[in-house]
Amino acid sequence: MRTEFASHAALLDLRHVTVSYGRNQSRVLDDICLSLPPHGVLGVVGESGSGKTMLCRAVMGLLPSGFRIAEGEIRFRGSPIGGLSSGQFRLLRGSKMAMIMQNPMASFNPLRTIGAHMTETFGLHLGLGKKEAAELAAESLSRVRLPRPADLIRQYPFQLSGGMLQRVMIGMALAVNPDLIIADEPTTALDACNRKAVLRELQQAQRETGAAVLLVTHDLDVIAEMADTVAVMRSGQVVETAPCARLFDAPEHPYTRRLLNTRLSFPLNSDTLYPAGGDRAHDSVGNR
Ligand SMILES: Nc1ncnc2c1ncn2[C@@H]1O[C@H](COP(=O)(O)OP(=O)(O)OP(=O)(O)O)[C@@H](O)[C@H]1O
Repeated sequence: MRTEFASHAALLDLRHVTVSYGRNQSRVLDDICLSLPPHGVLGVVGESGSGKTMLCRAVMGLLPSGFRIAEGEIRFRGSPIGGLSSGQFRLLRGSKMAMIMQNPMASFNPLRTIGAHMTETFGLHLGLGKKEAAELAAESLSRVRLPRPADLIRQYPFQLSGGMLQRVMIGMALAVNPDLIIADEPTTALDACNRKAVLRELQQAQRETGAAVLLVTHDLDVIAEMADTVAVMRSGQVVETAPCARLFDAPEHPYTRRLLNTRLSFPLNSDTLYPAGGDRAHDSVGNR
């Protein structure tokens, strides 16, 4: 049995979403039903390759070529978004949805300064002129407690640490006041110190803006700290969805129990979940 949340008044609502690719139409997401209310934090966990990133990409309209939503519907703020053009998706992503991705360095053009990235985003999505956009850029960097914003704006991405770049991204996300922040492994590439700082900024951002957050992470401690609701994914399916405290206290699905037992803060994979050839057949998807 799969637990589904009531979808009325959801900000983001996935209804039986299946994503397939290739000639064989292999399913990377299979009949996903998830719902995220306004201001909520939905944590998504699961072993490597279980489909967490594909889920984020499907929501953002960024599925790689060859992949498509074969069945089901994704609704955002009450409207289906599956049929939006790439231009409409681009506008949505910069204004109502903001993204914080796993590898911050890859999200920035190495040839452009931090300030150029920020002013362009604010010009495009907030309609600000150059001067106002530059002021907002400095303000946004201060808001995420980055030191010396006036200097940072003139620097290039490679001059900042991964943690600082993640905080720049959170600052940019905050500035456009999105309804939804999609954070795909926002702390995975960072050292422990930066991880804490980024997590703190993300929490702060969520509280200040009231944005809902779709948070993908391997780090169960991060989930425990931030998520209201947790969805556990395995092999492209959601095997269990539950309020965070209940999931940690009384996991129902055997796979969730196994996942919680590992309580690891690095990528989960078959070796860590099934040590010494443990039998995965016992917790097949759908069984509890
Ligand atoms: N570009 C691609 N081409 C073909 N298959 C892909 C591609 N990207 C991902 N996949 C497959 O889609 C499935 C879901 O991958 P996805 O990246 O969503 O997993 P994940 O749970 O985010 O993993 P991780 O935790 O390692 O990031 C996997 O089987 C993966 O091999």
